[in-house]
Amino acid sequence: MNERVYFFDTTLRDGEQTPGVNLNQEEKVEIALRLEQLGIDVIEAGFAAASPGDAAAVRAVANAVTKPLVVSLARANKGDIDAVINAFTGIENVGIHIFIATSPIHREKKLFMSKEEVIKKAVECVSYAAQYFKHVEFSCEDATRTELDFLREVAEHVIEAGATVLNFPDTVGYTTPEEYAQLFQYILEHTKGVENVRLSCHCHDDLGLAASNSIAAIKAGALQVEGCVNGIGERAGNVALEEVAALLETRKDYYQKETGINLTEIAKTSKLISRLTGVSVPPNKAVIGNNAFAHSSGIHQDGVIKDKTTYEILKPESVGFVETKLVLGKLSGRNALKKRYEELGYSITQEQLKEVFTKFKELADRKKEIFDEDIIALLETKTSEQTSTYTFKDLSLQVLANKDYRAFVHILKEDGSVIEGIAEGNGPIDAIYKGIDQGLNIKAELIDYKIKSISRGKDSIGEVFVKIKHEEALYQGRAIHVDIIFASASAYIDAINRVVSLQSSYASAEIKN
Ligand SMILES: CC(=O)SCCNC(=O)CCNC(=O)[C@H](O)C(C)(C)COP(=O)(O)OP(=O)(O)OC[C@H]1O[C@@H](n2cnc3c(N)ncnc32)[C@H](O)[C@@H]1OP(=O)(O)O
Ligand SMILES: CC(C)C(=O)C(=O)O
Repeated sequence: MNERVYFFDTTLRDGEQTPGVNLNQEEKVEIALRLEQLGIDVIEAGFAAASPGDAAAVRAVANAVTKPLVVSLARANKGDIDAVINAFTGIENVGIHIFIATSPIHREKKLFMSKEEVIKKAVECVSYAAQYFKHVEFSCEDATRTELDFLREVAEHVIEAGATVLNFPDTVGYTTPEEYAQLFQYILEHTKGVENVRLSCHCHDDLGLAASNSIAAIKAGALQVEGCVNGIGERAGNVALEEVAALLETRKDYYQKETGINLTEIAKTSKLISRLTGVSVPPNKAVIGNNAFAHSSGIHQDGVIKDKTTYEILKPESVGFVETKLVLGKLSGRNALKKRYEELGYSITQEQLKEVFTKFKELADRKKEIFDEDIIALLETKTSEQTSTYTFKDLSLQVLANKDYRAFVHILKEDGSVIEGIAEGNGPIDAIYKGIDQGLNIKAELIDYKIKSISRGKDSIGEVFVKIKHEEALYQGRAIHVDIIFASASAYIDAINRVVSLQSSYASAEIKN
């Protein structure tokens, strides 16, 4: 039978210590209710002595949830403990979390207390709190910079005084996985009465080791893990609880632990906390980042299309995400492009795919992200260009002294020759269109010109529609490109191609007649 690891969430206390975060009572209750859905065992709702508002919020959270135990933090002094007793008066399923620093640095430089004084204070406070609460957690703040034998001594005293959970926080994110595991092994092997308490780990991420340290503690015998959803918290934050939960589930083969966490609630919980705290989740964040289940390179996309397990160790839906994302971009391959077309309802042949893929790569070189609208436009443009007599090649523009423009336009003819048109106009588009007329020796009147962006972002594709009049008949043209000048010239040439194609069909009809 696998051992059960308890999840202690301190998003509402240590998470609120994130610079700039301030949660009001309603927000705390909303988060707590979501943490309950997530399957959190213990919710640290705040620090009752910090302010009357926090005391009221701690009480409101305890009244709102039914399953999790709710605790409030307190320093090792009677005033802080009384604030917790008052906040929880008349409420069941609540507890207290008392802490005092044990490390020489904190004893000497912050508390100005000797080892004996620290122990005396800890014992007095735990005994007092144990008269009011069945659940008394005691934390040795800065445990990882504390002498091991002093930690053991403190532990034995507070166990005797009535503590039910003993926490050894890595308050400043200083420890390493090996060292943290040794701390727990030492306490488990040498502390009198340790079998009567639950050992807990609490890690900060100052050196990026919060998850590794927490999991090392669990492997060494800690049965409770403390942290915050999204890894928020003081300085570099606390361990992200969703990472520990996903790790214990994904590697159950190795860790052999059970948890009460409903993994499918993770995405919802993370989003709510991000919204209410205003702390956004980095896209590359493990488990919950927007890119956690997004694949952007051709070889990975091909593997995922064939079988998701090639590049996914976690199913996105198992942590509440909707689906795996294949992000199309310059590193994508044909298989991913074809799959996206199929998902969008287009069935394309290998031949079509080959042609559109070249255009896709050209576009991807110019654009950061390719959206569905872009690839649909690529496919549709391909079809219209198949009948082209003329194709826009390139152009250059000069601004003249009188602010008019001069355009040099190069047009590719079906037979491979290049035609140059030069003209001046009172704006870039006017000059380009006159240059095209001049080069192709055609007289057309621009009746309408519309431009719109097809997808999102500054590098979005522009789509240009033109309507021209030639010998009393109207023709329309359309083109897309990330460069709107390019799209404008191509759309005009598209309309002229329709003039030419109509003229040549008249000519062949006349020959037949
Ligand atoms: C590792 C952690 O995350 S611990 C939790 C940190 N969270 C917070 O501090 C948020 C809430 N804090 C607050 O609102 C305020 O700091 C209060 C209300 C608790 C205390 O405010 P003040 O009385 O003005 O004290 P202040 O914050 O300036 O200094 C802290 C005092 O507590 C003492 N202290 C610190 N930790 C403890 C402890 N565990 N047990 C007893 N005393 C402690 C300090 O030595 C200092 O005492 P001093 O005033 O005699 O020098
Ligand atoms: C109060 C304790 C548990 C704490 O937050 C820390 O040491 O980081």
